[in-house]
Amino acid sequence: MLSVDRVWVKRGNATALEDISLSLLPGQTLAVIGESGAGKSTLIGAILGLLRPSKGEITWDGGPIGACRPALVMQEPRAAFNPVLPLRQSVMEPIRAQKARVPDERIKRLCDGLEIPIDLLDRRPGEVSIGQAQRVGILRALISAPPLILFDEPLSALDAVTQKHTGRLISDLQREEGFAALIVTHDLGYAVAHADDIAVLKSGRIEEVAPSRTFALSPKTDYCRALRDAAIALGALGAVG
Ligand SMILES: Nc1ncnc2c1ncn2[C@@H]1O[C@H](COP(=O)(O)OP(=O)(O)OP(=O)(O)O)[C@@H](O)[C@H]1O
Repeated sequence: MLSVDRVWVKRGNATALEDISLSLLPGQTLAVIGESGAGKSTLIGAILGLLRPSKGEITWDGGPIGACRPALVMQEPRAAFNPVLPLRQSVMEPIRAQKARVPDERIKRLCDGLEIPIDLLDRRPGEVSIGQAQRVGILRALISAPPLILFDEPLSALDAVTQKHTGRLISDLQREEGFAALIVTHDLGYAVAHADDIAVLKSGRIEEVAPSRTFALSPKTDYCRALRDAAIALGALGAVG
């Protein structure tokens, strides 16, 4: 289990995260929502071990978070890969780094699940669509079977239809593979459809954490009500109620 326990993180002289506590169980999805500057990237950086909390601690199953080697799916899919290498080499990099082996069968099954034709991996990042690159980014995160995957606005570069489709693929693979997923998103509709819990960050603090359906039906603070109402007005929350 991921445990973020009373964590404070400074960036420069300012406090970017203030007394954040969150938990996330294997197989579950936590969506983190917040406006620009709320601290979402800082939270991801702290969980990845790139930013050190000034107070509090982040653990996996009670031990150091680094031991679970969380994987990251970045927002800009094509920028996430070395532009001159075939995608296959970038995908296999985490495996090489861990000196591990992945059976061809697993690669094929993941490619099938993510609807990636195997020969697509012979191309360079500039030779595939954004949606394809995003799915290959998810493949790279999944390939070494990490127990925790962090998705930093994974669908924002995709059109609405591809977003929906890729969101469903992630949920299906999560059911099969059992990883815990923390997804940073601006899209409350996506969070309600795919996440078990929603955490709203505002100015470095947690505004509210709740099961996603409870959040959609009855947000507790004015800020969260405004977020929910805006999503309804955009038609992003049509199915709730
Ligand atoms: N390298 C840095 N040095 C100093 N302050 C920083 C640095 N990076 C971010 N900050 C500040 O930390 C706070 C949180 O920023 P963060 O990038 O985590 O927000 P965010 O929610 O991810 O925003 P966005 O949605 O725009 O990516 C902001 O006030 C930001 O200005």
